[in-house]
Amino acid sequence: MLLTELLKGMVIEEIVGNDKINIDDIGYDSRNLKKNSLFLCIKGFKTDGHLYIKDAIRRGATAVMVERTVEVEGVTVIRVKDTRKAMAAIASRFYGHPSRSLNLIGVTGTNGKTSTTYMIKKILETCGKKTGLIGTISNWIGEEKMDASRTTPEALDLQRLFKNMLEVEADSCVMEVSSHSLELQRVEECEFKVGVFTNLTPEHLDFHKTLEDYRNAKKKLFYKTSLCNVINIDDLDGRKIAEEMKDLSTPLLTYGIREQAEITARNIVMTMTSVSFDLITPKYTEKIELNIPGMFTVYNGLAAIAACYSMNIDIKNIKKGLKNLRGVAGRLEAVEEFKDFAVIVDYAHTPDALENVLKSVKDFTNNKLITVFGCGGDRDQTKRPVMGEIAGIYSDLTIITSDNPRTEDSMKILKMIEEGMNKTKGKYHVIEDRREAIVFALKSATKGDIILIAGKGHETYQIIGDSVFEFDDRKVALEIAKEDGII
Ligand SMILES: CC(=O)N[C@H]1[C@@H](OP(=O)(O)OP(=O)(O)OC[C@H]2O[C@@H](n3ccc(=O)[nH]c3=O)[C@H](O)[C@@H]2O)O[C@H](CO)[C@@H](O)[C@@H]1O[C@H](C)C(=O)N[C@@H](C)C(=O)N[C@H](CCC(=O)O)C(=O)O
Ligand SMILES: Nc1ncnc2c1ncn2[C@@H]1O[C@H](COP(=O)(O)OP(=O)(O)OP(=O)(O)O)[C@@H](O)[C@H]1O
Ligand SMILES: N[C@H](CCC[C@H](N)C(=O)O)C(=O)O
Ligand SMILES: [Mg+2]
Repeated sequence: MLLTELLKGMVIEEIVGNDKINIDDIGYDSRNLKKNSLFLCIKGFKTDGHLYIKDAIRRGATAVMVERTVEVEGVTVIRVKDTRKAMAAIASRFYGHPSRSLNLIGVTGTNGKTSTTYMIKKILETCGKKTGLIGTISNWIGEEKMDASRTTPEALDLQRLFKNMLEVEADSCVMEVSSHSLELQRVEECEFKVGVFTNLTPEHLDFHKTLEDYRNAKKKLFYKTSLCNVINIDDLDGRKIAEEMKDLSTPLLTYGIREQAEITARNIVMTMTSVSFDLITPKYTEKIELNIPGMFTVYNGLAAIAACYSMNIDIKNIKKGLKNLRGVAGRLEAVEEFKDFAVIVDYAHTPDALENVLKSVKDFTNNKLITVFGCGGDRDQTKRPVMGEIAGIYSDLTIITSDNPRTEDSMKILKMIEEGMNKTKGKYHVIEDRREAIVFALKSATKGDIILIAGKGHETYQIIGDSVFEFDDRKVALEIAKEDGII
């Protein structure tokens, strides 16, 4: 594509050099640029893309987009005010504005995004609609599963994924929209049909600084939608957002159980492996069954139902899709092989998620509830003592251990969790090594117990320092049990 074509309509501060050149590719990382490409220099949190212009030129960049004046020769230099924002516009144009041709559904909120997106995908597929998915566990283009390194990819990668979805004739895409992505303009050029809000509780305060900032970031999604905004009004922030959305031209659809919502559930029945309820909507009442446990599954189910209802999906397909979904990896996932006691792996990594999952699991514990968990390093520190306190309140025994310590001293993280734990009468041990912590939990378990291993869910690695080691809670629990003759 001609560079002039790519830049059409953009506010450019200065162009130095030839703008009639052909651009074959675009990139924001000098380490993987192709020939005849445009390199977008992003000022980051760790380093600054402007420092890698020479590297970029050596690898094939013939144009660079910058935010500040730079001294370079032999390439076209385009200066704009904000390269992150420009990246979203350029990426969308480069790939032919793919989000316009997709039925795009965005799900935001602190907890439940991944779970809700899988439910929506299953319902849409039940209707015969080819559906892409973008989120924490993996990205899906049709039947092809691809690794995901973040919940919501950079604008460039995101637009490329949409384009790839259209190439396999996908009709819809359901994606998680993280607060980081809304703040860092990754979804700037996405044209959403439906936006879903699950809930908001403290998280990512390292990045957003205040809850108000965090809420405002999430809220941005609902100004980018055209068909419907689906909001959980049992959530206090959801209620506030719904109030603010009332005057928007995009219709609002509310869901909830406690409040007077348009989409609601009554007669909720929960078992160790499932939930069922009577769904009440303005048009019909139907019985819904899901083979996933937990009260939060009712909420995620209502969110998915409301999103599909707003798209006029037939209730038969909604029911069938939800009934056929076999759980989501690492979300209340039972390690099946255990007989005397249950071992459950869950991705709860926020105070609210941990409290919800512990409450749900406690209802089904015939004996002790043993919790193994930690908190990630280089992330929000305020949640650590709060999660310690929650674990202490609901568990009969807690093993505080490492999550992904990243570059932090893991013992320092565990100490912060312990501070909260010590506010309770909870019995606990601190075992830094996660494998050893799981060994201890398994050895402490007796008939009727439940062991909840929380925080890492589907993750198949552990990040210690800058190194990534293989580690999968589900596999590790099984390995230990086999070694010790437990199963
Ligand atoms: C806080 C945050 O989101 N950071 C993201 C951001 O990093 P950054 O802006 O600090 O980038 P940087 O590392 O300083 O580098 C600046 C620029 O120089 C470039 N560079 C760097 C080195 C080099 O040799 N050549 C080069 O060109 C980089 O590609 C980048 O464009 O841009 C980088 C490049 O796209 C991302 O990799 C990085 O995500 C990091 C890995 C991250 O951990 N992000 C997490 C916090 C995140 O985004 N999480 C959310 C929410 C999760 C949830 O709740 O579900 C998510 O959506 O995943
Ligand atoms: N609606 C909900 N409300 C509260 N907690 C929930 C809800 N849904 C799921 N959880 C808990 O949160 C954990 C993470 O769920 P899920 O992966 O669906 O959320 P997410 O919003 O995608 O998280 P992330 O921010 O990491 O992408 C689950 O393992 C469960 O413990
Ligand atoms: N999406 C979350 C995942 C946290 C998972 C936990 N295992 C950790 O590493 O902190 C984040 O990026 O903060
Ligand atoms: Mg997620």
